[in-house]
Amino acid sequence: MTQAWWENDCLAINEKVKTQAEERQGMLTKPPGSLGRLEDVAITLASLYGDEKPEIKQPLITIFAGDHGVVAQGVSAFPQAVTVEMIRNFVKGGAAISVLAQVNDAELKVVNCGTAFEVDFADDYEALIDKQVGPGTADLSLESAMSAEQLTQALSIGQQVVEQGKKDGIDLFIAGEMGIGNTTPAAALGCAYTGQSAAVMTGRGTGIDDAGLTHKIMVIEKALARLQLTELSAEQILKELGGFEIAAIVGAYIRCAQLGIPALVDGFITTAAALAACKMNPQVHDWLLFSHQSDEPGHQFMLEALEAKPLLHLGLRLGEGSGAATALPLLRQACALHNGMATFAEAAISSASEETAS
Ligand SMILES: Cc1cc2ncn([C@H]3O[C@H](COP(=O)(O)O)[C@@H](O)[C@H]3O)c2cc1C
Ligand SMILES: O=C(O)c1cccnc1
Repeated sequence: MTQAWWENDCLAINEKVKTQAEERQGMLTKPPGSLGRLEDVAITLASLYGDEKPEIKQPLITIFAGDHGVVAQGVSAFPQAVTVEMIRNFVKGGAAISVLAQVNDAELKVVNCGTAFEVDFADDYEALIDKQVGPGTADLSLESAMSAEQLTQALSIGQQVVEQGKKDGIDLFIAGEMGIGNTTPAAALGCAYTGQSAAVMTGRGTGIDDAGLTHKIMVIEKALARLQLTELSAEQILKELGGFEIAAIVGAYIRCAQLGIPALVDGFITTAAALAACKMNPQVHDWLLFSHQSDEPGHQFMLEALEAKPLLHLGLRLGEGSGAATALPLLRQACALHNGMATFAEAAISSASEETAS
């Protein structure tokens, strides 16, 4: 059997440049380690770019949108129509991520991966890409969320977006998502990939009440109970419990790692996609940076499973790529410090004395 594209090797990180970047951090005019995580970020980016002086010049933010059959179970505080309504808001500039993309000088694209209501493309927005796989997934609490063909199609949406990005010269990829109900498939995937219970992994999403939360946990338990998880591959789990936009993000993360583009992961839903991507191709992990910890309580368990230490913890629980976009200036500042600070020798500053330096 031939290997699927997502199983192909990812680019190796540049260990030589990593060592050089570590050495440079030790020479800059500051006590060693005093810039904390910013030092790690610069070293990581240097090793990924293979460039001792890393820089983020052309970030791309892509929102993947999709609808979910499971909303029929009453798992969201908002109606399904909001998915398509928000697509319009993204391209018109009114959404949180639209503002964050602009203030961070990042390109924003929106991809419709499969929505239940018609997206009006009459305005011919350049940023809007139509890749409708179907009018939303099937209800994952009752049956497979998607067919094997739909999974392949959805994965290839992300693959194609990243390949186009590579041609355009992007050097950082941020995936955002929009899909009413998508904290339910994300939590279900989180359970399946980490082994945590639905009670631990499930949160309020857009703001359901206590009764809604109890019901949402039950819906996810029902979805998990219809599967023999130990007998399923990572991609079969994604097909059973995922969403079109989630699978597209999985495809995007994998292709980023294969093409050597770092991806900055956002919140709960994109981290579920990151988990799937790492299960389907473990080499992807090196290319993922984690921006923030969402207030959706299950997020920390997904992050732990990925051994990820996110940069920020701001109480965000929006998605759309908003947490990743908020962390982008930190990445840029980490690079600027790494590249622009003087070394002890350049600034003629005495370094730590032999006796006291540890
Ligand atoms: C106006 C609005 C904008 C959003 N932007 C992101 N989400 C977020 O909320 C949804 C997931 O939560 P749940 O599973 O509870 O439906 C996703 O669309 C996610 O991106 C939004 C939700 C709403 C209502
Ligand atoms: O963290 C997220 O991505 C998130 C949390 C709640 C609702 N939508 C998205």
